[in-house]
Amino acid sequence: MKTIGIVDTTFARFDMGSAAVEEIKQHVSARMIRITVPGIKDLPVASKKLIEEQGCEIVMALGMPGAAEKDKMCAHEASTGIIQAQLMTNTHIIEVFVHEDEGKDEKELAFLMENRAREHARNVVDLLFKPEKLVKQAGTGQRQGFEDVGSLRG
Ligand SMILES: Cc1nc2c(=O)[nH]c(=O)nc-2n(C[C@H](O)[C@H](O)[C@H](O)CO)c1C
Repeated sequence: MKTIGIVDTTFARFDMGSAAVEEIKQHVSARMIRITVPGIKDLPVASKKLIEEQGCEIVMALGMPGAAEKDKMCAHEASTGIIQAQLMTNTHIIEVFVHEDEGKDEKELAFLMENRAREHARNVVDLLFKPEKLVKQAGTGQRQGFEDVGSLRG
């Protein structure tokens, strides 16, 4: 059985980890290992440990950068760490960030956090179990959370 790692944060204002776990369960039977860390800068090492110590074949790293300038800096640092962890382990870590200022109000933010977590969970399922499905979607302007923007070829 394949193993998927899920790491999320207490800083986020929506339980993105649960949404991802629920979505994956609807599509495949996989072992899931879930960890929650305080914030996004803690995601890289938690993801790396899930891969190296718990045998996860792919990891979802979910978090919410805040709206302040220092949070955006934090998000950039966290992203860089996640990329580094992917290269060190040769394993996908799908970063699922929703910036707090992406939603025009709290309702839209919650909608976005749930939908992006769920849509990326489906990407994770496809990457691990049916990568050919993603090849079929190449260049189709997929977006996670809000509406897809579509292909330039119509
Ligand atoms: C400034 C800051 N901003 C965020 C943020 O926007 N989102 C988030 O999830 N976490 C933030 N943190 C916390 C750090 O990511 C980390 O949890 C602490 O520095 C402890 O390692 C910090 C310190």
